[in-house]
Amino acid sequence: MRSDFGLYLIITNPFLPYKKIAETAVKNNVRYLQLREKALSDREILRAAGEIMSITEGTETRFVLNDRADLAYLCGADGLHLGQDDISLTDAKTICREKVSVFGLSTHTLSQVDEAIKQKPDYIGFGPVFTTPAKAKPDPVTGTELIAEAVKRAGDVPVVVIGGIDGNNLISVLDAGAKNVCMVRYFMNSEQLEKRVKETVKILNDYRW
Ligand SMILES: Cc1ncc(COP(=O)(O)OP(=O)(O)O)c(N)n1
Ligand SMILES: Cc1nc(C(=O)O)sc1CCOP(=O)(O)O
Ligand SMILES: [Mg+2]
Repeated sequence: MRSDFGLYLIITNPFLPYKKIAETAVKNNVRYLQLREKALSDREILRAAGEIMSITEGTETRFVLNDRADLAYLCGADGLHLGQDDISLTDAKTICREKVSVFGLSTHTLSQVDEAIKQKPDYIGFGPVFTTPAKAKPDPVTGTELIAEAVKRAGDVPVVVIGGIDGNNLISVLDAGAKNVCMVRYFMNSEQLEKRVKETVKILNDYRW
């Protein structure tokens, strides 16, 4: 059976400190908290990972590192997220499977969903659903129309939709069949992180699937 998790938080260039974000994630039972910092040095990433994991360790919130299997191994992250241009899932597992137990893959088309599922990830990302400036070279938008088919093709693997989602269009992606969502700027650019997380968790919990 598929184990959907609702909200997935990604930290990129946040307004609030890492520890505060991690505390908010733990307090609100957010299953996945990803560190995705493109402009930090490796040392800075490891330092940030340590700060976050000092809060998430022993809780239900899984700490996921983006892109870097080597750093995920070094810091003992719970998970690693890989995109189409990152190293393969097989290579990543060779590097870090002794310590890292959750592996996520990004997809941007239905054929990528099919290919990703063959690799047996723990979840997949699907997007960008809407236009977003938060990725250097975003793929073409999927729109909401492909969400239901992506979820169907993924079978038991949870699909987290991403890209241009915010408080105004959240319901449209849920109406389109999304069960798990990611909103980077909506949370990270705001002083009101906790309020927004609580509101979003409530919307996801109350939604009639
Ligand atoms: C949950 C989740 N979904 C998608 C992505 C994007 O990964 P990727 O395509 O490798 O792009 P970058 O995030 O590395 O810019 C993600 N990080 N997390
Ligand atoms: C990190 C990322 N991955 C995407 C994908 O399509 O896989 S879109 C994206 C950026 C999402 O940021 P925001 O919620 O602020 O639009
Ligand atoms: Mg990546």
